[in-house]
Amino acid sequence: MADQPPRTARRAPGRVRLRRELTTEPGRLLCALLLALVSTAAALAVPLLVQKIITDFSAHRPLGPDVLLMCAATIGSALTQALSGFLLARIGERMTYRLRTRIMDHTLRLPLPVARAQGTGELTARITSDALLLRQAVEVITQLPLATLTVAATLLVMVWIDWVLTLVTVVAFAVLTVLVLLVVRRMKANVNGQQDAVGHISQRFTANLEALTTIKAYRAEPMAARTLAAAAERLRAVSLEGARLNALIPPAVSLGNQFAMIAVILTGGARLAAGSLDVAAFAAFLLYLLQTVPSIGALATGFSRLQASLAARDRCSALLSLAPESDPRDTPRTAPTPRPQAPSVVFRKVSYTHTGSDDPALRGISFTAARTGLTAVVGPSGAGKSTALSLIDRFIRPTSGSITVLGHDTRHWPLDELRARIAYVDQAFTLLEATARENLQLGRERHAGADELAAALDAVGLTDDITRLPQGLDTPLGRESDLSGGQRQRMALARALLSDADIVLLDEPTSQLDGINEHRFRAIMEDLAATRAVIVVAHRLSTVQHAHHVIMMNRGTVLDAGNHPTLLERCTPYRDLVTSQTIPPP
Ligand SMILES: Nc1ncnc2c1ncn2[C@@H]1O[C@H](COP(=O)(O)OP(=O)(O)OP(=O)(O)O)[C@@H](O)[C@H]1O
Repeated sequence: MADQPPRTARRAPGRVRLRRELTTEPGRLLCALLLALVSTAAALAVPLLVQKIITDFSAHRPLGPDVLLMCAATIGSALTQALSGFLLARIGERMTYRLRTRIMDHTLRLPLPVARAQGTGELTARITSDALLLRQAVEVITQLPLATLTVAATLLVMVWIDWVLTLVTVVAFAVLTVLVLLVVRRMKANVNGQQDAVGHISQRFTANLEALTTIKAYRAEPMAARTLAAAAERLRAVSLEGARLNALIPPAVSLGNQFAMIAVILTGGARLAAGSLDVAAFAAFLLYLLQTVPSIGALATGFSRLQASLAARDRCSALLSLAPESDPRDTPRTAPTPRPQAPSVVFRKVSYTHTGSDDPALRGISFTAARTGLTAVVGPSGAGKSTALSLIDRFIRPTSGSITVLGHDTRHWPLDELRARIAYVDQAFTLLEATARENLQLGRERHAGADELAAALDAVGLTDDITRLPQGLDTPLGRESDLSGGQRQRMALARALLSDADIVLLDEPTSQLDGINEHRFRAIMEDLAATRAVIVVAHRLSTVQHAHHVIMMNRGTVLDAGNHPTLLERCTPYRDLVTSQTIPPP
């Protein structure tokens, strides 16, 4: 299986194909349809049996068997309807599960800038409200043909009873159809608007929750509440328009039905008086007419619900059509072997402009980081240091130029393989909502033994902190139990220590460490740098003094590179940066 594409090399799943989704369980679907058909047929038999009972009653014939048959048909219809409904619900739930997992899986594989541009709330709306709207397509898509079949079958029986009354009924229903179609046409645009507004409010709400500390600290609750209320107002207005359209459907259906009823009663009355229609047939006809009412209603609401499902399908399709970050069309299938003598990372004339920005964050930068040892990237805020680090892990791709990792262009590495070679500690020292043990072992192919975990925790000085957690290493982190900023930072370092990566990227790793831990951190870096390449972005120059190689950046360019003493001597901006720090030059 060596020529199989790697796990992350996959194309965008593409459009949601409702028909294919609905027919993934053909046996169960057929069973549900057959049961629904039996239920409909049993319900259709009831008026005919009533007609027969009335005729037998008038002729003083025994009623027993027909009454029993009528009871059996009524109960059988109800039971088969319930069973069919359950089977359809099961199909619907499975379809929703598949869609949700596909959407979540695809979202996790989107390029970072694309996922960020979509927004957390918007993306969440796809697996919540949109998935629910899509789920109702299962009922609708079976409800529509069944309702059509019921109406058609009923009309046929009605023709058989009396074709004149049937003609009157069809004309009345035609009026109803025109009314309903007029409403349904406007439905889809409205549902799209509603779902956009749902996405917008989720997005706003999530963003505000993420910034809750800042909101509270600056007493910005009223301002945040106002922006949220504006989003809620937008949703209210568009939902109200939808409710207005929806509210038109039942009266349209009832108007059409009443129109049919009046027309049939008048025509039937006249034909009864003329003797061209008997009472039993007229009663049966009226029962059939009454029986079509729910089916006609189901047809009308079914069409409007279908519009909602189609709108949700389009929104999910749009997300699923976004290209994943690792596309088989531009991702190699086999991992290259690292070149033994090659540097860990080489940037050659690399430029990068963030999406939506006109100003390049990197302007043709070139630098080399050795295969082992500590490389520090320094420079004022906004120099492009984090952007450079993101390019190494291929979170983003250069606009021009090339980046080589372990002797091979990053484009020639399958993404999984590339990232397996790199440990990345971000500025937020992110921990997943998982246990401390799982957090420590993130990205490892094999589980770390107890000794390895203990050694890593000891190295970063976290042994006591983790022991104090309610369930030690097995404490779930993120909600009730959490760690301080500095502890998180050290967890992220322990994770890097435990990884098998050849390259360790650290973005501002000392910002939340106290003096003791900062000292400990330098020891860890030296330890790591003995066998691996450590590339560290740092504002604190206490770290940088011990680096083997320092890259000085400013405004998206590399101003100079060399060791600390050399740069101190020849690079004025570097000297200024050093003298602005509390750490004195050696
Ligand atoms: N997602 C983004 N979209 C648009 N522009 C961005 C984005 N991220 C960064 N930038 C811009 O790119 C430039 C480089 O940013 P970068 O974060 O790489 O700088 P830095 O040197 O790491 O800064 P700091 O030390 O403050 O973290 C900045 O001008 C910044 O405004």
